[in-house]
Amino acid sequence: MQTKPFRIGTRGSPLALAQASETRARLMVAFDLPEEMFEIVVLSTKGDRITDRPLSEIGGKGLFTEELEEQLLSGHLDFAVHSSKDMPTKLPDGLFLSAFLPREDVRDAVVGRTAPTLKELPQGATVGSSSLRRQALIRRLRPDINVITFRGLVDTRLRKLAEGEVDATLLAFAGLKRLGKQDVPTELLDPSDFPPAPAQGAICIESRIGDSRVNELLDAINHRDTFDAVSCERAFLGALDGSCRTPIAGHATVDGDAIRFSGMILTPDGSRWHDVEIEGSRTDAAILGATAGGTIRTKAGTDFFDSWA
Ligand SMILES: NCc1[nH]cc(CCC(=O)O)c1CC(=O)O
Repeated sequence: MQTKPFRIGTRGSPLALAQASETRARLMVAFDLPEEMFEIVVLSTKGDRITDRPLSEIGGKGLFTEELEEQLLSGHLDFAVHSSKDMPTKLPDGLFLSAFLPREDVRDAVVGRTAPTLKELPQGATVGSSSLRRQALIRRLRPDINVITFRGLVDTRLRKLAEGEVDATLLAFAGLKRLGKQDVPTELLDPSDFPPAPAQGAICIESRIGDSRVNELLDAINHRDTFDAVSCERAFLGALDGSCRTPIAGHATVDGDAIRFSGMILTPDGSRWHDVEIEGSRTDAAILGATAGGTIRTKAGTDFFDSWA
């Protein structure tokens, strides 16, 4: 083992820092290494700097990753820790997702001020969310709800809620848990009627292809169930690429040698949707996800994607 510390790249948000620390802690335990062997290097990304517009408007892909990936490719970082949900389906040449940590709870959480649950919110209530998927899923269940764009750090969103700007907001339960805010939600949404985003709740680690010193280290903390489930979900997303303004949900679960996937695409107003379910061997995780993507594309037809683009 080298004596120079490994350089771990991360964004500077409290959630990103928590994820980088968790990764470092797992490596320290796995290899019985002191904290000094891992240097956490904080970088600011475009997604961090532009906070007043929905991500889908700024351009979507790579907003939270570009700066980290440049530093990986130039050798200034050894690996980078990300929320898998924020990762583009195509990575730059030379980089790959080498490991996933055990997945957190995948569910979306409601933080309600004027009522605890989506169902009980008053007629015409205002809900803050800038995720296209959450907006569409809310409207699908409650067409009367007024959804407004709501971005920024978790604390900023909770402050806006407390100040009365909205009746409720939706956040990933995983993020809240990692920030020690597991008691904040007033409702946890069932994935069967409020399916999560592909890769929600999973931390991934990105590194250089062929960097065996680093990749052997990361392989020791890779969680295979999460790796396969997220690979399936990302392949589904990849098969639907080119329609990044489409609300997309997808969730895979691993059970022994089997993997089960459900996916959904919706119109932004939540008035129409298509879903798909597929099951198979987990060795085919990515193939199954891509197949599900093809199936749902065919089901929906091109006019579904064209109807609001
Ligand atoms: N782009 C924001 C983002 N990326 C990952 C998470 C939550 C943690 C996760 O899903 O792993 C969040 C915040 C949210 O959706 O509430």
